[in-house]
Amino acid sequence: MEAKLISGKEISQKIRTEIKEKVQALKANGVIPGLAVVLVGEDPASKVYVASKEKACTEVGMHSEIHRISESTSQNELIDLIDKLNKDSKIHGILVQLPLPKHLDEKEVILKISPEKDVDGFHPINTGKLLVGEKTFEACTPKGCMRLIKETGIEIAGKKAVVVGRSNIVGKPIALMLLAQNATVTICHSKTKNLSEEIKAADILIAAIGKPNFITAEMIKPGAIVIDVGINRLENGKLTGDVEFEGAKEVASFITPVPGGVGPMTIAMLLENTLEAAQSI
Ligand SMILES: Nc1nc2c(c(=O)[nH]1)N[C@@H](CN(C=O)c1ccc(C(=O)N[C@@H](CCC(=O)O)C(=O)O)cc1)CN2
Repeated sequence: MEAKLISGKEISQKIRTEIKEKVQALKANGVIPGLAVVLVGEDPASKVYVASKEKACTEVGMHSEIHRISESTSQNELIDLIDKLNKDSKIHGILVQLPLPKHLDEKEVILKISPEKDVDGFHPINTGKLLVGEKTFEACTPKGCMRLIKETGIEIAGKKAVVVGRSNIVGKPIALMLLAQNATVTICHSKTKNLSEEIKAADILIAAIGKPNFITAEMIKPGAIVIDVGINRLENGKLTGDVEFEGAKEVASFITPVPGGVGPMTIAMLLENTLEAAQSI
């Protein structure tokens, strides 16, 4: 039987409508949630994502500021801007669009964002809280993946979850989130032996490798939930995930598409985190 599609596009739209109502309620109490996005340089994909974030904020009635700064900005200039935003009472959430140009130290920049305004959930204080199971800002992409899994109605506890990819932004945090829901979690990476066997054991498969169509139908356990985090642009301009969708949908029970799966959830979760930041003042 063909897998059911988990549409991030539809689910994120529902979430955005709910957020819009909550923003209105907050505004009635005199608080306008505000997000500042810092974009350094001219990376074309980053420009598109930042524009989507601005549009999403405006649509739900949030205050949004985009700080577009030159590719040649120094580390100190960038940190000065973050200091200013940390002190700005109109701003409840700050994010620095990644990746940064090579000459900038990403880790130091993230450390300078006030943890209370770190709506990306990348600050070590917030990732540390996630590790020990304290409430915190959770990184938007893995948080969005968890919401998509929840939409299937399938119980996570006791399932074998396999995360392919160990990035700080997706692989590691989603492994912790799945563990917090009592899944048995395996993280696979470039040095994993018998990768195909590990993947085949997954009841819940998270593909976050960054390699187009890397995971094919025969690698997937029949009935698995497949969450494809990959967003790969092919030479023909088309977007594709890390999972070979057409084959995988014949084997999985639920599957996310690319585009229209995890991507739109990243933006919805950013709005949710910004709303929470504003609600907590
Ligand atoms: N500071 C951050 N930087 C980056 C993050 C992040 O969460 N915080 N994540 C990614 C990029 N990203 C958001 O910033 C992002 C990626 C993709 C999408 C999305 O909606 N994708 C669409 C397709 C869009 C297209 O046509 O290119 C989809 O999948 O349907 C939203 C946000 C790296 N940087």
